Amino acid sequence: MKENSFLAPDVNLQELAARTKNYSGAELEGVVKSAVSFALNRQLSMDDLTKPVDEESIKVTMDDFLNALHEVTPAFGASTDDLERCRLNGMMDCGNRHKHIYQRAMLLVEQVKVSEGSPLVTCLLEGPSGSGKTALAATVGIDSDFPYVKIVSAESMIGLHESTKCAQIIKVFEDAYKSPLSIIILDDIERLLEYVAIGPRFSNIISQTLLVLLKRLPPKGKKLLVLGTTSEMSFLESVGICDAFSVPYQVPKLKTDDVKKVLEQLNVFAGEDIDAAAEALNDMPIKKVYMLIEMAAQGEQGGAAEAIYSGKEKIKIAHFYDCLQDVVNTIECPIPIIRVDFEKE
Ligand SMILES: Nc1ncnc2c1ncn2[C@@H]1O[C@H](COP(=O)(O)OP(=O)(O)OP(=O)(O)O)[C@@H](O)[C@H]1O
Repeated sequence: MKENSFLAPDVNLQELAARTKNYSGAELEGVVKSAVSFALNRQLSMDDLTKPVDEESIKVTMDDFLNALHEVTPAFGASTDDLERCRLNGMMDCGNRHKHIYQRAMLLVEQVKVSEGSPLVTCLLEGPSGSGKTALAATVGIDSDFPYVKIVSAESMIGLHESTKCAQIIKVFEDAYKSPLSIIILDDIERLLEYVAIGPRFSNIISQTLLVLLKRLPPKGKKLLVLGTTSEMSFLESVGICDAFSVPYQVPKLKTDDVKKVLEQLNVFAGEDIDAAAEALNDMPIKKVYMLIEMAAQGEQGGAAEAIYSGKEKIKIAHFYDCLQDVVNTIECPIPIIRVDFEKE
């Protein structure tokens, strides 16, 4: 393409090569074809589709290739886009307890990589909802640089029948067995098991499948790290899945010191307000901290977010307390339960 001058000067082949790690030959062909169709599309006039296309002026640009990479993803390799979606806010320093779990998980990555005696290592991250378990697991997956990292989550299997879900989970493990080093993240295991507290109910088929897969050793020469996340530890204990994981870590809510670190990094409060805001956010999961900051950053009249995130303005502490009050009130006032007395009727 370069020799025939179909490539725009901004196409950086080195960068494309780096971004197409784990693509097979057929998938690379797909990327090129898709990039060409993006370039061709630019030449078409939607007002007059019969207008001839000037073939000589078609140039495939770097943007076309980047769009094509979004369309054609490799069957193998780390699904980096899926993993990055689990940490849309990036990864902030959330204090020593979070850092400790990350370091321990990275040690497990190292163990899987070098130790001949541990072809299968399983680790469970448990903790309250929104405490950052998925983001942590995704970060370990990205930082491991393993050739195969996949996340199995209920959201990617929504509406599917139990047996189809099982087949998909088995497929992810079978694919992992083909790669020398793999990580599988089983996100929100209770959701994968269709757990409902009322009843309680769950899918026995998926539970049995996971139990077998969590104990099955990969073929010779292949190594696998399974990272599970859950906020329903007692349920997992009762179905025996908890025991199938060799190392459990508890991902905690943030304490005042941890929140202070996050607020300092966000730089949205005036220096003298940080301590008070951190104190008010004590014992909250990171997800709720972010949500509150986002709410407060809109300002009383709305539209203040840009100025606040660019550092031109700071969040007013009084408005922040108002937002906090709203959220705390919602949590503390449960939906009223209306009792219907049938006997009286
Ligand atoms: N260290 C971090 N820095 C910045 N944002 C974070 C961090 N950890 C988590 N988050 C953000 O907090 C939110 C909740 O995180 P996450 O989904 O990982 O929690 P969770 O414990 O898995 O929750 P659930 O149990 O409900 O699935 C996400 O939007 C994520 O991007």
